[in-house]
Amino acid sequence: MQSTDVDVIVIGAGPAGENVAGRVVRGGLSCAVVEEHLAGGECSYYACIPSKALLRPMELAAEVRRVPGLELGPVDPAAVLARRDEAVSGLNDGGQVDWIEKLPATLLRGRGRLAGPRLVDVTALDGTVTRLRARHAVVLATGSVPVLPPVPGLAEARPWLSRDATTVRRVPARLAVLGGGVVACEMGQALHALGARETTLLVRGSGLLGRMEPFAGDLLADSMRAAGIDVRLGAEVTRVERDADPVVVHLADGSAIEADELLVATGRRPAVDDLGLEAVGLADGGPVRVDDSMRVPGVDWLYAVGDLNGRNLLTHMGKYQARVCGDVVVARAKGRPDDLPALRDTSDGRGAPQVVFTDPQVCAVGRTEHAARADGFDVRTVEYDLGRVSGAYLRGDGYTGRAKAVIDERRRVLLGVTFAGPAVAELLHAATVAVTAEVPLDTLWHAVPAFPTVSEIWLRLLEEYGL
Ligand SMILES: Cc1cc2nc3c(=O)[nH]c(=O)nc-3n(C[C@H](O)[C@H](O)[C@H](O)COP(=O)(O)OP(=O)(O)OC[C@H]3O[C@@H](n4cnc5c(N)ncnc54)[C@H](O)[C@@H]3O)c2cc1C
Ligand SMILES: NC(=O)c1ccc[n+]([C@@H]2O[C@H](COP(=O)([O-])OP(=O)(O)OC[C@H]3O[C@@H](n4cnc5c(N)ncnc54)[C@H](O)[C@@H]3O)[C@@H](O)[C@H]2O)c1
Repeated sequence: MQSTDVDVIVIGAGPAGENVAGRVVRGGLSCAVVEEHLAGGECSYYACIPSKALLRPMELAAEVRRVPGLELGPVDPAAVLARRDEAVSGLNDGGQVDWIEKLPATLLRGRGRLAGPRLVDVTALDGTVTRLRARHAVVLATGSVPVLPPVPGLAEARPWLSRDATTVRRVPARLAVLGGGVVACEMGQALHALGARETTLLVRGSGLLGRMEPFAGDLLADSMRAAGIDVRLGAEVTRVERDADPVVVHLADGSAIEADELLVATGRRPAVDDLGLEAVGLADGGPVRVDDSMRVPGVDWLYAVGDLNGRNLLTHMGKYQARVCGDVVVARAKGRPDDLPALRDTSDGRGAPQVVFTDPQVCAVGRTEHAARADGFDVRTVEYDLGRVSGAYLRGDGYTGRAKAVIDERRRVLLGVTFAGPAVAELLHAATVAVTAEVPLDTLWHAVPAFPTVSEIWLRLLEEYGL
């Protein structure tokens, strides 16, 4: 068997893996990246990019409807799908391959598998196996795959998973969606706006976006219902049938829903199948747990970044972990201090920033009230109606939204902030800075928001607090 030595091997060229390669090469190490499908990963071709391309027309149409004097024509699904195709480069990864090769790093097409300490076997499409040996580190960045719940008949009913929704060519007229999380809400709304006239969301829990502040899910459910989406909370699917078309979804209350397609969006699990974890003494199954330097405890040459480690299933957090990991690997390889503040992941545990690109948008950073209380903080919260902020009112008639800040009363700093409303995504980074830097509220008071912007919400929240 051919064998090649290299400083660092990265398995998986998604956003996390690519960024590890970028950092280790910048630090003077050689790197081989192993990718079995498309360089750029789930995010570039099947997840973040196409979903946001599909959602943008819906967002813009909602904005236009709120401003008198503008004419809104009918949505042209073919043009929207064409722009989506352009955004994913027609599923061609040439640009990302160029980027990797220019680092320079070596890209190996094939499936990577741990074969022993510092050893990775790469099986190419034609079955040829190449053995790689890492002088310093192996970094696992294989991402995650969707979960299919064990509902009788579901697997046989050929349900759609997130990739089917983001690569859609023909929008089904009747769409059922199982789940009430981020994928269900984003893709349910996007497909409804593109022509899925009968869209039904089947949500097991008592609200949408269960990990966020409940008011955000409530506002989103109101908006979906106003747009004609049937949002069913507390819905338990007992059985799914599909002999030919349509698919029939049976619920515990005895009712049934007919749909042309059923999208299942019930979470994701780490992509650990056949990764060879057992070859290095690790249990095969759950997320690959890491310490804050992204190293797998007990295996000093092995690291895991991105969705695979289960910390936060978000592109920007995977890339952040990749920067930490790459720099740690370089520091350790060169015998430099590896415990500087920039070389530790301190952001994942605090509540990662996240934007849900629905109408209204929902975004949050840090702890929810529930999480802050569970963590034992002396919590006080303040809330404010975003529609009462002049900058929001000027964006359009009937602007509806809300903001909530969670405060550590003992230290008078922000623990978390949530916004729900049209175009709130760009408010999030200010919140992220305030939460991350633990800016005292008395200092934040002097960060004066410009008039008339939606950012005046900061002033209103602080006034509500009593400043
Ligand atoms: C519909 C949808 C929308 C999303 N939207 C957003 C969003 O707006 N913002 C956001 O922050 N996050 C979003 N996410 C989450 C985001 O896509 C992931 O967090 C991100 O892609 C994780 O990056 P990663 O590099 O860890 O893994 P991935 O992007 O999954 O990349 C892993 C790569 O590893 C390769 N691979 C796997 N196993 C092997 C192997 N054994 N050998 C070789 N190669 C292998 C895969 O082919 C893949 O290219 C979304 C997810 C979904 C499903
Ligand atoms: N804009 C973004 O940042 C964005 C967009 C899409 C996806 N993502 C990431 O992708 C990940 C996966 O998204 P997702 O929506 O699949 O997962 P999720 O964890 O956000 O939501 C899963 C949903 O499925 C429900 N569910 C779970 N098991 C079920 C079952 N057996 N029966 C019925 N319902 C069940 C849950 O109650 C929840 O409502 C998320 O963690 C998210 O971080 C991010």
